[in-house]
Amino acid sequence: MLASMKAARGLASAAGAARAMSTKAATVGVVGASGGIGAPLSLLLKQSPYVGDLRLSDVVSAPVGSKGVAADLGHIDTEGLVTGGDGPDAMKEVLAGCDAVVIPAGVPRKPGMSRDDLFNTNASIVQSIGKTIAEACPNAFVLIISNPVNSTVPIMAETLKAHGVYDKRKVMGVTTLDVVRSNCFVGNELGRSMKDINVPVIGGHAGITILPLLSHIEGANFTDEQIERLSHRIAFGGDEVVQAKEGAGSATLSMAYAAARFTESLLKAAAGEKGITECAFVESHVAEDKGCKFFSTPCELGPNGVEKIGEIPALSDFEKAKFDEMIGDLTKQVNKGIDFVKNQ
Ligand SMILES: NC(=O)C1=CN([C@@H]2O[C@H](COP(=O)(O)OP(=O)(O)OC[C@H]3O[C@@H](n4cnc5c(N)ncnc54)[C@H](O)[C@@H]3O)[C@@H](O)[C@H]2O)C=CC1
Ligand SMILES: O=C([O-])CC(=O)C(=O)O
Repeated sequence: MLASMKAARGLASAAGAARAMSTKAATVGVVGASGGIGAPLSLLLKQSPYVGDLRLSDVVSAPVGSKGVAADLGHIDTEGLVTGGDGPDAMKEVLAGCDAVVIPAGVPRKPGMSRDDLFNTNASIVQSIGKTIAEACPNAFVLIISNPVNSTVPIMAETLKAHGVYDKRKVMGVTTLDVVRSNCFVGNELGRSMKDINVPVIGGHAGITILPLLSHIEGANFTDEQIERLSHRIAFGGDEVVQAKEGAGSATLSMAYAAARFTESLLKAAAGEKGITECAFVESHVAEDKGCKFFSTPCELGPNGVEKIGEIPALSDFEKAKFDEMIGDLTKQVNKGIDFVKNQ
């Protein structure tokens, strides 16, 4: 199902047209490609052997549009095309035939704001991108970074549903930064290599809805104080960066790294590699009994996207209490996204 390299179709082509390509290399769109996350994410994807045709899109062409980012990346001596087109009218052409679309489009937080405070601006941005995807590449995997993820993923799902092209296995909220942060903070705490740590993080992607399962780290005998402190730091890690950037935005480079990891995992699995699991915020049965239709657990990835949604792993008493504390909030944020589309 992955597309092979395509011609540049009149968009700004910055790569040689006749490079030898793996037929497995996918066509991947980045929407919001000239932004704080979009540009470094595009740089990382340009280096991936799983990406053969990188398509960059943004609404604005200033200060540097996605056409400019594409021209710049096109001078890198890794295989693969990279093209870009700016403005909402170009988006459909840029995304036509994409196998996967990664979306870091929309506004980021400033100090004092919650992710939910972004809803009023980003909800319609994600909905409009969803409409374009439904027309341009209805079979694509859709990877959503734009906040508030707890609501924008349901918005994307409802939008694609309204266009008759929704496949729940293919729409994923990217929560990998929570896992990456957990691995980093826990590795530092334990003085262990982060390569050997992969903390499952369940729930959603906002404050208390981010629930790292520190009880699942082998060989870590954390004290209650460590569990409380690390769990809080992971759940509110985004705020640390927002405050340090003093009004100039939120995490961009660590997010680009995390999104590149998730995208590559998905493309590997789509290309047939087995045993690839990542946490992702998806339509899920696991918390349906609480009324919550979307949830993040470790998911097994495969040719169709999420092949198997992992159950909620065994929880410690601390984690159970945290789950009970957050599930109502998460359900509200999910329903807010669903209702945004349904009530129009
Ligand atoms: N899921 C996660 O873990 C994380 C999510 N985020 C979220 O990612 C989003 C982007 O963050 P940054 O890159 O820092 O913001 P940014 O403002 O630097 O870049 C956003 C880009 O999106 C573009 N854009 C806006 N509306 C668009 C539309 N309708 N179509 C296409 N492009 C559009 C803008 O022109 C801009 O270039 C924010 O909502 C932020 O909260 C940020 C960090 C982590
Ligand atoms: O904190 C924010 O607004 C950006 C984000 O989602 C994160 O860094 O986890």
